[in-house]
Amino acid sequence: MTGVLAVDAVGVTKTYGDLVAVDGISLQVAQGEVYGVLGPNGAGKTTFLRMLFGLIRPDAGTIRLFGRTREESGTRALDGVSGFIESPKFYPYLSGRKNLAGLARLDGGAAPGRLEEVLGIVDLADRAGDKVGGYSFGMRQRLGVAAALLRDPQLLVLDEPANGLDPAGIRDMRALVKRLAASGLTVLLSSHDMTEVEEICDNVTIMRTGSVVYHGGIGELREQAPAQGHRVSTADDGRALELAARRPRLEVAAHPDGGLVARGDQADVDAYVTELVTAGVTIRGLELTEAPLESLFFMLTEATG
Ligand SMILES: Nc1ncnc2c1ncn2[C@@H]1O[C@H](COP(=O)(O)OP(=O)(O)OP(=O)(O)O)[C@@H](O)[C@H]1O
Repeated sequence: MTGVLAVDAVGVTKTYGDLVAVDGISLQVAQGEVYGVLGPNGAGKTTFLRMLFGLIRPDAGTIRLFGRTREESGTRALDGVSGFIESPKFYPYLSGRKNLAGLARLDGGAAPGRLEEVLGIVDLADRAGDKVGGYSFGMRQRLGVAAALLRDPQLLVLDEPANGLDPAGIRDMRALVKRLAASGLTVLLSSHDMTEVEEICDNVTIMRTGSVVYHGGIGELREQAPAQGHRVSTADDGRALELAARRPRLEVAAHPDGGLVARGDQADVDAYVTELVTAGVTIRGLELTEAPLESLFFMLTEATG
């Protein structure tokens, strides 16, 4: 099966009445990669993943998973594919282990020892006997990954796995995805967090209102990102803008929430700030704006028109 794409989606479209939730999306995920589908709320990520799992039918386009389509292969199209859409659900009054055992039974049984193995992979071996009702949200998400791993999939599909987690939960979930990827599993995940996708994905499709606004490697995306911005609050923005106009290598613009944003090399920003002080323009605040890739994400997904 090597060489066959894990996911090959071509021209996939889904409409709800007048709303085009997913508009002709094509994306290819090679085996062994971690692929991100990134977009703000409502971009169409979950709808796309639902179509991938055959939970809803596309109005147009084809989806092949390891070369198989739903139309040709029926439920066999999902062989080797596992994951969760939105948050996984468990019986709160049963332990993590019993929940997994129940799921394994429904699925025709898991390989001997697999249940304990997946609990170990997701770092829940110590808490597997505790009731799920007492789990943190992050633990429940990891149990969801364990449930998906029971089938020993080749492709793991995760819908915003770190959504709603606290910082420790986010860290643990990202570490888990990285471990799984390092073990050779192909992972397709959706996210609305550029930092997360940058940290764990090889390639990304960025969506905005159903359409693709970027498609490619994280490295190429980084190259397109603007320079790091510095938010400069001054007592005289008009004068500060005048002084900025004489610095062609620096891009300075008004920030929508007040003050200015200066973008350019660190040395140019430093020189500009020094000049403001020398010229008697009081600086009331200086802070980094969002990271360059995050700025690019907002530029791509909030553009009007
Ligand atoms: N069953 C449905 N009926 C009508 N509209 C729907 C349905 N499912 C999704 N939509 C709409 O399709 C669009 C895409 O929704 P979707 O849930 O796929 O976005 P998303 O990128 O996953 O966002 P979120 O992060 O908020 O889940 C939204 O405008 C949503 O309201």
